[in-house]
Amino acid sequence: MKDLVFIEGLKAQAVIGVYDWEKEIQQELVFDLEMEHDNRVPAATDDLSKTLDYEAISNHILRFCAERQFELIETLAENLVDELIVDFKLNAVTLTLRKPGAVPAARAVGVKIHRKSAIMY
Ligand SMILES: Nc1nc2c(c(=O)[nH]1)N=C([C@H](O)[C@@H](O)CO)CN2
Repeated sequence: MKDLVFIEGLKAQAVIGVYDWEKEIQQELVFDLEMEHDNRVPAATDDLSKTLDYEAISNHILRFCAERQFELIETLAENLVDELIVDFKLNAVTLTLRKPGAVPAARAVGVKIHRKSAIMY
């Protein structure tokens, strides 16, 4: 099994949705990310610069949601993952994105994507 760095339950506010009323409000999105990384290298050096900094990545996601606007959560997920792969040199990432308020009768709705970088870092 490959090592991971993960982020679970990251809550962000975003203007997101297909309907006109959704373009006027902020809604909550919840992000879970699993990012492949060989954790032996940072463990051997005790060096933050050798790992995937989950704090920096979380802040990047919060900023992305504050600055960008989409209709579908699929579009947000794809654009965000494209950016994270380049900016943080991710080899592979699985993103689960939930929109908790969207279907009150459901425990959760959302999308899950797994993407690999064209370049292996
Ligand atoms: N697969 C998706 N289905 C739906 C989405 C979406 O982004 N992806 N969005 C909506 C509406 O914006 C909804 O969330 C409003 O409550 C409906 N279905």
